[in-house]
Amino acid sequence: MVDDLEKGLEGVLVAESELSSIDGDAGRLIYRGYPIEDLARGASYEEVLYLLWNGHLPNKDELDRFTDALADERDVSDDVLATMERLADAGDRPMAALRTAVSMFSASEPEADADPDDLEATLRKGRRITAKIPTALAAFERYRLGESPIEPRPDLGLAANFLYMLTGEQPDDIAAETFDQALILHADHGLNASTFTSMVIGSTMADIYSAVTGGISALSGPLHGGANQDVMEVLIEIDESDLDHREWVEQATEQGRRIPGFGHRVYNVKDPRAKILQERSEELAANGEDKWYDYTTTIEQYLAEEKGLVEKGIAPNVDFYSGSVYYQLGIPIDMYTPIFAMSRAGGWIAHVLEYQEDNRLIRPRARYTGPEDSEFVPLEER
Ligand SMILES: CC(=O)SCCNC(=O)CCNC(=O)[C@H](O)C(C)(C)COP(=O)(O)OP(=O)(O)OC[C@H]1O[C@@H](n2cnc3c(N)ncnc32)[C@H](O)[C@@H]1OP(=O)(O)O
Ligand SMILES: O=C([O-])CC(=O)C(=O)O
Repeated sequence: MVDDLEKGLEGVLVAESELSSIDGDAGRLIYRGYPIEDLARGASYEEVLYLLWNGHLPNKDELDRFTDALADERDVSDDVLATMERLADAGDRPMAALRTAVSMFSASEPEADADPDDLEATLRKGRRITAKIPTALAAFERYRLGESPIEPRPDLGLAANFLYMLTGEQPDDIAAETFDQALILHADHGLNASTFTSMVIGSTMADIYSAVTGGISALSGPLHGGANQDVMEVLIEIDESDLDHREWVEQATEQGRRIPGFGHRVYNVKDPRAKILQERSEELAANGEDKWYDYTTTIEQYLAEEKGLVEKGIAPNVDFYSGSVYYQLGIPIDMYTPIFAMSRAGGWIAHVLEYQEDNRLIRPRARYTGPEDSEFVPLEER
């Protein structure tokens, strides 16, 4: 038994994985050996899902069959739609609605009785979850706008179809490609908090619906996926402030505010995904409003130069530039974290399956620091 206490499990090895690897000093991320830059520029989200779930990049035939199989599973039940409507009417948040939707998907699972050890069945269930998440999320947004949900279009890829179901309009190529790229960038990232949560659930041989629901719950927090929404809220706060954006960031840091989208447990340098998203944000700014790009680059420059955060290893993470990209694509701010979940579900499912191939219940210990010899006193005598 090891008695060293590693708070937050920092640096603790708990599993082997072939899925993704991060070099936090070099700012390098690979999925199954492929640099994230190559996948983001050359592949589609469906290809990346196939890679994560099947171990190799698909050829054309494999990709066509996989894409069709995913598109065939996009419909969600009337019960899920009715629940999305009720939650939208009640003013619930889309991340909470998504958590509920994924939990409900299991009610219409055709292989619900499959043996927990049947990992092929688990993969098919995972494919159904991944296909249905965009439909449930888009339906929630439509209900919130007082509109009817839009049926998925099987001829569109997962990214373009989501934007179509959100707005009712087929996205242009720039929007579809940018969004697809964002999904690729968020698909997997080692044993981050939400992936580890899914793995802990999967290690009990609970079903994949439970594992993905748990992943969504862990991702929702502001220290994890919730930061992308917080970044955009900060940018809007800057925009509405009487202060110039440089003055705003000076004042915020003087007040000791932590800027969301900065810092990472693994990276000591700028996240490679932030670099790609920054390029997208700059391109969108060149064809639209440039103030969001200006605000983000000013914050980054100020924190690096004046506060010396870069020397301390605190640099922009994936959440820092994604917010302004989604904003420029016209996506509502509280959908950013659910979109992260839409993509990361692929990684959660891949990790659960990989772990279950050689499963061992995950069960760490806490160092007990409470009293040893408390004397029990009956209720009526206390
Ligand atoms: C998809 C993702 O999950 S990426 C992360 C998304 N989350 C955010 O962007 C929220 C803002 N960032 C943070 O809160 C943190 O950087 C985390 C939670 C991501 C990582 O935290 P940890 O590895 O636990 O580091 P911890 O919170 O202990 O911070 C270490 C040091 O860096 C500082 N620091 C960390 N993040 C920031 C930040 N955003 N701004 C200013 N200082 C920071 C801390 O104050 C601390 O300094 P100290 O040692 O002088 O006290
Ligand atoms: O890896 C982490 O700790 C956070 C995460 O999920 C990511 O950066 O994508």
